[in-house]
Amino acid sequence: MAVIEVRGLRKAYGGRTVVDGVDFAVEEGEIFGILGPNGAGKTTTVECVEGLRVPDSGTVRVAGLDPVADHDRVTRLLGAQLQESELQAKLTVQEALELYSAFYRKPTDWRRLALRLGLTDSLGTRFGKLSGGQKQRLFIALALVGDPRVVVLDELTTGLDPRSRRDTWQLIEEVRDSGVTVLLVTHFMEEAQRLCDRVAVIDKGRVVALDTPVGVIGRAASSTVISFTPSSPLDERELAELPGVASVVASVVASGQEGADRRLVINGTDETVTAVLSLLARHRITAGRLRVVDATLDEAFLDLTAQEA
Ligand SMILES: Nc1ncnc2c1ncn2[C@@H]1O[C@H](COP(=O)(O)OP(=O)(O)OP(=O)(O)O)[C@@H](O)[C@H]1O
Repeated sequence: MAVIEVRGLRKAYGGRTVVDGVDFAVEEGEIFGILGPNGAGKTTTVECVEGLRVPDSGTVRVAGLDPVADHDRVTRLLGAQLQESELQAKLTVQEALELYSAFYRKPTDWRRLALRLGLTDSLGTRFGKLSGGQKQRLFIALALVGDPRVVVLDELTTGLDPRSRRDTWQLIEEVRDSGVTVLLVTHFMEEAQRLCDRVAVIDKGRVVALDTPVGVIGRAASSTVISFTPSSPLDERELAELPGVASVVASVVASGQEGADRRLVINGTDETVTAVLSLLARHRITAGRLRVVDATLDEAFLDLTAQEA
């Protein structure tokens, strides 16, 4: 069942459209990612879901409710991560948890939440003295204190070191495993690939891909990268005409005894791999240091968001 439904969402600021007909639905129990370059309209979209912005047109539903018209009920269902500047530096972790619990009619037990999120030892620490990772734990705790069905996390791991980022990913997985649906806005492809069940890639206010991370990679022009050093010269135009080829790039690498080696890098699909290998066999050329790797979500993202540039 879809717990969040966004249909034909549009929003303009001062006559400039920044969200231009966005459609997606988030199923209960998913980690759903919203990806996109800076200024793509991600935050505006999730703020419409949270009821913090009023759409110009289109519909947004959270568990069947309108986040603007039914704001109070939606606030009880939906936990949103706070921005750092919204907490006072002098507030302790315990005070913050107690304060935010008081906003809800049926808050969850904050002590259990603190234990689950590894905050018990820092209950007496002031917000201003917490490390980046501890602050993020606290933001997750505050988003969960109202016992929500859905939690919205916007750029949660920005600024964290790789260790804290991985710890935060584990926490997000635990939140989902406890039955909460997660809507995650992120710039990090690795994060989306690792955590999200499905992602919507937004570019210039429109959804350019909506699929599982693996599906998005497969949908991009090149899902496979093939590289090798041919044993004798090979016509790049012949390679460019093979099925599924998105690009062929030749570069001169370290020179051996017989002069410079040309390394060829071909972006294509699974089909391209077979075609390249048969072409090489026909010309009796061997492929030195042959590598075939799957493109990452990073490459797919660049591909998808470059198409309209
Ligand atoms: N209140 C506002 N008034 C005017 N313009 C705004 C307002 N909020 C956002 N914008 C503009 O709308 C566009 C989309 O912003 P938004 O924050 O939704 O994008 P984003 O995808 O979340 O970007 P980022 O990844 O940089 O946070 C940007 O060009 C931004 O400058």
